[in-house]
Amino acid sequence: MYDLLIRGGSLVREDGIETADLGIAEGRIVDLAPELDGPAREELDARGLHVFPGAVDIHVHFNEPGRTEWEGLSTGSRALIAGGGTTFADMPLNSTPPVLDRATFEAKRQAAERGSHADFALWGGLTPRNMDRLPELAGAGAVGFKAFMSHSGLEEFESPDDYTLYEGMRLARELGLIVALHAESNSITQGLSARIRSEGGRSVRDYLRSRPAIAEVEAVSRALLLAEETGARLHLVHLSTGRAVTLAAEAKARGVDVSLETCPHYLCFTGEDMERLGAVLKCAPPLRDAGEVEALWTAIREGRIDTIGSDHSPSTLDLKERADFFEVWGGIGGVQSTLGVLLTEGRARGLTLPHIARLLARTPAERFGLTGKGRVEPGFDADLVLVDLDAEWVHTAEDLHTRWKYSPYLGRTFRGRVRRTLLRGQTVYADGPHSGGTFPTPPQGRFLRPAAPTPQEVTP
Ligand SMILES: NC(=O)N[C@H]1NC(=O)NC1=O
Ligand SMILES: [Zn+2]
Ligand SMILES: [Zn+2]
Repeated sequence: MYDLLIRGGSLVREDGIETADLGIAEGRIVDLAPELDGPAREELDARGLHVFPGAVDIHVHFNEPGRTEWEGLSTGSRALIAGGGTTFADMPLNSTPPVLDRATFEAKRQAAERGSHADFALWGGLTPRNMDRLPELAGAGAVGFKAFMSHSGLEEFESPDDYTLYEGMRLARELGLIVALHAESNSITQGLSARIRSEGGRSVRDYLRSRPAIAEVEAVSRALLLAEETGARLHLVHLSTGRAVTLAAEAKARGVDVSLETCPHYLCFTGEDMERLGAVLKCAPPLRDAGEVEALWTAIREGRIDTIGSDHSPSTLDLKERADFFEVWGGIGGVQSTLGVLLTEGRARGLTLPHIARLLARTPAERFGLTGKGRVEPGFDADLVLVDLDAEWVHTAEDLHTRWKYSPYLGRTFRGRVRRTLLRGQTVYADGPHSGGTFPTPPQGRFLRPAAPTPQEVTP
């Protein structure tokens, strides 16, 4: 007896698309075959729809507790699910207090167990203040340690200097956990910002000049050296330049344990768009030119980029409405759009559906030890997204489930629409005119503790 039988969907599997039935029991996929007999408590007709593994967004800022007015675990996870995600990993900032020890970790875990509609893992922070707390964060179940090589934008989350980063990586290696880095040079970005501001620079163009590509390239090369030296597992978040990707891919080829992430906004928008649209597109590293956008797409197509995270990091409107662009909060509202961007822009550039599923689900799940997530296969959690690939739609504010109804993707035409999202076999989102009301109460999200890396992932 299955709890659920999903009939006739086009399953997005590693080797291609296969039309088959899925038998689900106790939250897991237990059978997959061209035709299953049942019986089942419930059946779902998925003919004409593609069945993707639920996306695993390893990079979000839902900001709870402490800055729930910017976003929250409930609103953020609803948006994730409406966009085809089923698991996220929340960054240790901009929630406040930031997650720097066991107590702050447990506080966020409790908030997420109450409020999250998706399964979740949690990052701990690596700052000069909490080096002695990394072991207890690992014990509490942190998915890894996040550090900023440039100013984080928040006083309470300080960036480590090279010494702290070196020691932090050595410790993370001992603990078996990944270090995720925001890689921009503090000294280059701070130095340029100070000079440009002293000359009266306040515009979008001035902001872009204050964070040039070399700031990323230099920090990435330093991070790779430190990872190579310490043997730490490294995850480079939000890479924005082809040069940084090349450096990291070369390091990986010679054995450095590094994974590469980029974000949808670096694949959709340029610095000129930032000048045109303003605050809704402010982010760090900043948007680049059209050449960099295509360099990132090429790197994705050629398999040099491992994962795509949203880096969803919105704020209240007043922090977005500043005349001085340097004072505008930097962070994009994009958690709901990642799959849509890949299905639209990625497919237009020749990405296959299995490749999209790998970037958004399988690879992040495997890299971060989220066992049972990320694949449409027997034995895996029934975290599934039913997509109508032919549906064309224009994104409006009414579609958004985020706390603030702004997004740089509003007005854009997407191809491929999420019709239904299942978390461990339960429908947690259904598309429709009243889709705002379909989220289950209480929220179903569960905490995920990372599994230890498999032997072949452990560097000697
Ligand atoms: N603190 C925070 O969320 N910062 C993020 N925002 C952004 O644009 N880049 C980031 O690193
Ligand atoms: Zn960052
Ligand atoms: Zn971030």
